[in-house]
Amino acid sequence: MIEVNEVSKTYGDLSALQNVSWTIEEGEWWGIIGPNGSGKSTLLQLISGVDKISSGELKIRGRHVSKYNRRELSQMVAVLQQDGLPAIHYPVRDIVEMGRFPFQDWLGREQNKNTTALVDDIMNRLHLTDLGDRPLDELSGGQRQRVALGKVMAQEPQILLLDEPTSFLDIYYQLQFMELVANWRQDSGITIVAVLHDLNLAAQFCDKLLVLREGEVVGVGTPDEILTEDNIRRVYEVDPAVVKHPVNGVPQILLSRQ
Ligand SMILES: Nc1ncnc2c1ncn2[C@@H]1O[C@H](COP(=O)(O)OP(=O)(O)OP(=O)(O)O)[C@@H](O)[C@H]1O
Repeated sequence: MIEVNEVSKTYGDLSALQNVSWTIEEGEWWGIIGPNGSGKSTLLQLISGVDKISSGELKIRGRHVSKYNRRELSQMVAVLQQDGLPAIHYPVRDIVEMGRFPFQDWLGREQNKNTTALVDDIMNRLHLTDLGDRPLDELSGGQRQRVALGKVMAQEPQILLLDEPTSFLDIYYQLQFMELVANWRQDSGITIVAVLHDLNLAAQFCDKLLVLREGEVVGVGTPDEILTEDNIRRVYEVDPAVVKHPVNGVPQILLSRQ
């Protein structure tokens, strides 16, 4: 579904990504991990079409990303960042409805779609119904990130790009957010690429991980294959213990003081 072939990205003299090759199949949930500055967000921006590749090829569904216009891309790809929405004084339900913009004509009309039912369903799934009339700037960070998720769900994309979506959330809301995304994926078959700093969350939710270091791919595989003590030591320069989660067996990282 997404083919990244020998892609490089430079900003002036700075090389942010070098010869990255990667294939994402329909319906997969990938995590991109790696240290600060390794090129994770850059790679996500190239896939979303926000930024342009310097060399190589990047295709979605067989077509170069640069050949899609903005409307076509936003009907297919949705992006959610760590602080998904600015704290504006606007009702929650209206913000979720804004997710339909890519499908509306210039009068805000949409053909062949019961938008009200779609938005009702999303509000219900994300436990937002009771908050519908509340202005966004009066909500907590965790509630705001749920509204941001609602807006991208209303967009009904085929590809969801998440850039550290849980960074500002406490552990309750981190888990809640990831479970809501997982449920959405189960129902819709959406393809997900998530930049995650939390390796334990990545191990719990992602099918596969891509590891970047200094703009290069240094690992591709399942969480079991990637999250080993040796790999983490090599990429992050820390000395962790990796244990199996007692309930589901996925690798979990315990940090030790140096
Ligand atoms: N718009 C830009 N202009 C110039 N340099 C940039 C730009 N965006 C990113 N970079 C540089 O590219 C490199 C990769 O940055 P990027 O944000 O992709 O890393 P990252 O892995 O997402 O980092 P972090 O984990 O800290 O968010 C960094 O050296 C960064 O300074």
